[in-house]
Amino acid sequence: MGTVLEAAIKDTNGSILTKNPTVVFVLGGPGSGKGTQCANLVEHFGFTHLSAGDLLRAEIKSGSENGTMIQNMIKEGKIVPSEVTIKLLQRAMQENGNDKFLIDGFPRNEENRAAFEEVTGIEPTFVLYFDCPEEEMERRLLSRNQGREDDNIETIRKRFKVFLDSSLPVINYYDAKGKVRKIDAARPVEEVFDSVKAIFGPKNEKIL
Ligand SMILES: Nc1ncnc2c1ncn2[C@@H]1O[C@H](COP(=O)(O)OP(=O)(O)OP(=O)(O)O)[C@@H](O)[C@H]1O
Ligand SMILES: O=c1ccn([C@@H]2O[C@H](COP(=O)(O)O)[C@@H](O)[C@H]2O)c(=O)[nH]1
Ligand SMILES: [Mg+2]
Repeated sequence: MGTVLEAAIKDTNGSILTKNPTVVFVLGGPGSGKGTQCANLVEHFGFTHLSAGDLLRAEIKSGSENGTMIQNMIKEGKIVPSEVTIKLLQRAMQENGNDKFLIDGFPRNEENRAAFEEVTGIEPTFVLYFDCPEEEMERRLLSRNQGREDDNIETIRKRFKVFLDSSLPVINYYDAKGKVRKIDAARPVEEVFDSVKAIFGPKNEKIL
């Protein structure tokens, strides 16, 4: 029989910091509103928001040895190797101390998903999926104005393709396990958040 992995956040020596943390994966296409809605959830429900993309961008700025590789992958809309992203997520969880995390924009492919589960033993409580048409996501990304190197039409088209080819299968995997909570993300921010609140609200206190 295989070993059953304990779901836990561990320090670098392998000692357990937090057993069975609550983890919600927040997925959806580029520009579907993941970061916007996570900021609302942090305020209302006390989660810690970890955006994998933000962690990777911070790693570039830090001058890390992986910085140039990450920057090139992001410019091309490609998915950074799992071990790099997982290390950043683990470090952020270790340093934070909370036991409730929104992991935004990860896992992005099947290999990300399997590697995270294997390394941490953590399975998401559920997956919040922001469903939005490409035309609306494209409009939002082109007017985001945050100086992101990947918010140009050429890279945006590549990101859409990677989402369809590699990330949607992850959502389908969790859907088959009954874990996906799908939200119509094409509506105004407040309306989207009303639907999000209905998922995270009092009725769901037990699972959160
Ligand atoms: N419901 C909405 N209606 C209109 N604009 C929105 C909505 N939600 C977010 N936006 C805007 O769209 C842009 C993208 O939103 P956000 O950064 O939250 O998306 P994201 O899913 O995190 O994108 P990425 O995957 O590129 O990080 C932002 O400028 C944000 O203000
Ligand atoms: O798990 C991840 C998350 C992100 N990336 C790379 O970063 C960019 C931007 O991600 P956002 O979620 O839109 O901030 C993405 O296109 C990938 O290149 C990644 O490789 N792995
Ligand atoms: Mg984002």
